[in-house]
Amino acid sequence: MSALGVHGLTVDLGGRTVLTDVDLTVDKGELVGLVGPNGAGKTTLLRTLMGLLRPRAGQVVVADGPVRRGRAKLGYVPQRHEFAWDFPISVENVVMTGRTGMLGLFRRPGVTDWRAVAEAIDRVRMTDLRSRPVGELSGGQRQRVLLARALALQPSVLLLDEPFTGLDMPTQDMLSDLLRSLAREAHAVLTTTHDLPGALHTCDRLALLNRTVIAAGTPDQLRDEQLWMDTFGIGEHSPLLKILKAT
Ligand SMILES: Nc1ncnc2c1ncn2[C@@H]1O[C@H](COP(=O)(O)OP(=O)(O)OP(=O)(O)O)[C@@H](O)[C@H]1O
Repeated sequence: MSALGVHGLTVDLGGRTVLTDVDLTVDKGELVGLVGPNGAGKTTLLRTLMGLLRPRAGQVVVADGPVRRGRAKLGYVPQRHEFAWDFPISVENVVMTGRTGMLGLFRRPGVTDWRAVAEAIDRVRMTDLRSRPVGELSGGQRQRVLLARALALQPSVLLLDEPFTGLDMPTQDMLSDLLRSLAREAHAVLTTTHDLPGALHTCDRLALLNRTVIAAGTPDQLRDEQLWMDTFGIGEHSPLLKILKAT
């Protein structure tokens, strides 16, 4: 049983078909990288999984049930620039907003909520900074706050949109380690990324997306250069293929 299954998903935006017949699964314990060129539909796919966009056709299945029943099991980490960092709010209050959707309008956070928030902050190693206003944090620290915000919901599936963008190498490595260990702790993790060497090195499987899934498999199963040429629309002399050979 897959933790997340996408079957025949087709999505239209602004009168154009952006995703066609997308099939993808992510199993419990797996870290899957979603890679493709700009405009391939990676963010659209994540937003559709989260129910922010309605597909024209297809199905999303979470833990063997329809997504509308399983959405509470999905934790979403948006791109960093989508968050209002200049709002005067502390790390732990931002992480609590990951749970406020569950609380309802009139219930104040209780002991269980604050415990889940503290565990999530601890999991991303931000406990020392929990009272710090988020506007004072570095890019890597902000990325960890957004991850903790998703973890506060105690999801079984984590969806991350370009978490590595703009991070230096040591911070990227730290985040890769964190995502790998979250997968090993029984989460199913799907992350978009433009960092191909990082994805080849870190992910259990990759899905090559360009409006549809062109191929999916372990990095070793995706050695065929033609798959990458088709996905990225590149020629045989592209530096991207050199990266692939060198990895
Ligand atoms: N609100 C919208 N209305 C119409 N078209 C949209 C909308 N949002 C995105 N698109 C189009 O959908 C396509 C897929 O966009 P999407 O942002 O999902 O790609 P992406 O793979 O995440 O790209 P990137 O790597 O640049 O972030 C693009 O052609 C984009 O122009």
